[in-house]
Amino acid sequence: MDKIIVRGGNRLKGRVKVHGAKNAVLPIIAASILPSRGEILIRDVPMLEDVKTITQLLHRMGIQTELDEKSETVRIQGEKVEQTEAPYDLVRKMRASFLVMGPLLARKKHARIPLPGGCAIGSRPIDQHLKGLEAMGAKFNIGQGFIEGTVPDRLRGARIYLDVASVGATENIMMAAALAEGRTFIENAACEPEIVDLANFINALGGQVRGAGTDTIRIDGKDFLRGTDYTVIPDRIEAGTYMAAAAITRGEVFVEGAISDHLNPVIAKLREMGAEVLEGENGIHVRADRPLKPVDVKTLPYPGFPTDMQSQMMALQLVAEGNSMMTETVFENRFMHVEEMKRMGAKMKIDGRSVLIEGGHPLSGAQVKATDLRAGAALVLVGLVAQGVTEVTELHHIDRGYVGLVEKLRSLGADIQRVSEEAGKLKVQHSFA
Ligand SMILES: CC(=O)N[C@H]1[C@@H](OP(=O)(O)OP(=O)(O)OC[C@H]2O[C@@H](n3ccc(=O)[nH]c3=O)[C@H](O)[C@@H]2O)O[C@H](CO)[C@@H](O)[C@@H]1O
Ligand SMILES: C=C(OP(=O)(O)O)C(=O)O
Repeated sequence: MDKIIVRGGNRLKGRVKVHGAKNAVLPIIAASILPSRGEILIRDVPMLEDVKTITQLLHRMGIQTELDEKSETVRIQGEKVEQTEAPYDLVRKMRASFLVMGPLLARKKHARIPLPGGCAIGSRPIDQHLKGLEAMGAKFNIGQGFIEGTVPDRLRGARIYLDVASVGATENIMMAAALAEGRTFIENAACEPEIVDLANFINALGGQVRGAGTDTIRIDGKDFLRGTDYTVIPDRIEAGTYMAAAAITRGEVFVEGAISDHLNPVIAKLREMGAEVLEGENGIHVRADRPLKPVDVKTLPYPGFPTDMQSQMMALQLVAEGNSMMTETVFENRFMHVEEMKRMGAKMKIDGRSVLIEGGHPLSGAQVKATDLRAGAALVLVGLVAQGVTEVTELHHIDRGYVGLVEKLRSLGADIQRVSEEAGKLKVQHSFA
């Protein structure tokens, strides 16, 4: 069993570079099913477990894929798609697998995908994905744990209003519409930067998507799409996590590659807490040399405060001098880390969708487990300031979303290592140069 061992107390100082965005690259790889001509080269691909899983998924469909860890690229050649059924062993690892539904229906008129189950942060329904694809002419059948979609003729453009501005539903519909006949409008669409990145990618394939980043997206379907060379945007959540690491340790860190336009709510909250945040062209500089002030935070769809930064922000609220409130409005069950944080001395009380956080109490190292990917990162953040040693387990969650978390934090001066326990012996790992 792997674990991260962190000894609290070091101020972080230096420069850290963010990788490409997980939540942008996953739909981009799914959209790579769409083109029937030419090769796709995707650059700045973070070599995460999720990326490996979705690439394998395409590979199992008979699509040529080549993932090169060294150059951080993925090459995809989808002239032939031989298989339209997604295997359970891959889909169960990652909810984003459902993003292949739209592209498969558009390209092959058929897809059979295991139903994505509930997960650590909530039930995560797919009704809005299905509603949009049905409006375009797809038919769905559910049975034996699978959802099977068929398109009798060809998908056709439609006007689709989403009841919730779902990121995944917007992406699935946008991808399907790119090869549909005619024009599609997605209203109440999600506006996240990853949606804009996917739209830019589809346009680079020869598609026609307009309005991404606003709540109405217009897609004119094409008869075919072709390959391209595309670079993924930097990961705003990874960037935000290192900004939080700087602030919590009262350190000074330049987060290279972070785009401040994507991080406005996080920057605003860090400033309210008293941290100094300088927005540069090539990144964001964070310095905190005074005790942090308490703040209230509510997660919302973009451009609101991101739910994927909720637990990391709670780590900061724990060290602030006074009471703060965190309200989660996006997912109904994203407070699993609260119990783990309490094991480190945190004083927190869940009240429905909010948590009252009494900041400023002493925190002490403990054995804790990552309950989801961001929760894992948040526990590491608390470990950076807790007295003594913290051990974080269930690292498969963290590996879904952070490339070289331990190595990057260590390069900033953290006393942290990752070890694997084999036959009772601890072995230090060096996974990232
Ligand atoms: C791979 C990826 O990009 N994951 C991100 C994506 O997840 P994901 O795309 O799964 O999140 P959604 O935006 O779809 O979910 C937002 C809310 O909409 C609800 N909903 C969603 C779909 C649906 O058909 N019906 C429905 O009711 C969900 O239960 C949730 O309450 O956006 C989330 C919200 O920013 C992020 O936390 C995830 O990191
Ligand atoms: C919840 C997240 O991802 P996913 O949607 O892939 O579970 C996340 O990135 O924090």
